[in-house]
Amino acid sequence: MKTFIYMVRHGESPKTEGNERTRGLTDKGKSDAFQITELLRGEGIEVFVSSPYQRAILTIQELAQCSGQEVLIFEDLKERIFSSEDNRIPDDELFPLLDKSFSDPNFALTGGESNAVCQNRSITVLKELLKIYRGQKVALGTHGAVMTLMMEYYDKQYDLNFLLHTSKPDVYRMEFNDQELVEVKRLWNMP
Ligand SMILES: O=C(O)[C@H](O)COP(=O)(O)O
Repeated sequence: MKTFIYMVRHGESPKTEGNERTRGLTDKGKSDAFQITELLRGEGIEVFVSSPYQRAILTIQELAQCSGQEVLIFEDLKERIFSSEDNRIPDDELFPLLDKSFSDPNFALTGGESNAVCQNRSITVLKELLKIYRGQKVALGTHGAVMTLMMEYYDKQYDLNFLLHTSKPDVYRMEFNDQELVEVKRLWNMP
């Protein structure tokens, strides 16, 4: 039986306001969320789940409201913790860290988690979602690294190079036959 997971990476978020958990969307990010709603409202999505981080929730909230649904929060869908849970790692430190992490899945900075740990906790949730919502369409509010790691679990082509070519926002529709990934289609094709 076919189950569809729509990976929705959040829209633009202010990098200086609030912490990892609380920072929301910029004006552009709000417009990104509106475009996500327009793109996906006709898909027949019935279930809306998200990372607990505000920027991910806010990107799919309006879409969920259009279907009269709440966004269900899963702590283990949060973004990979790079250095410490509440602080954003600066962009110039992020690339070397990602590079090292994708070469060595067990590498972690003090206070952070490794790719392997992040993949394991997020995949546990995804497998459960595929069981509970078998045969349904699920939108999942997410982030670049944790999304890539969930996708990489099923198909090694979703690697660091893939992550570096994603956008904010972005949308990938993953088609599953029970627990097996059958196809991935990128639905976001705006610049
Ligand atoms: O999706 C992501 O890459 C993370 O949530 C980080 O987003 P940011 O660029 O807003 O820090």
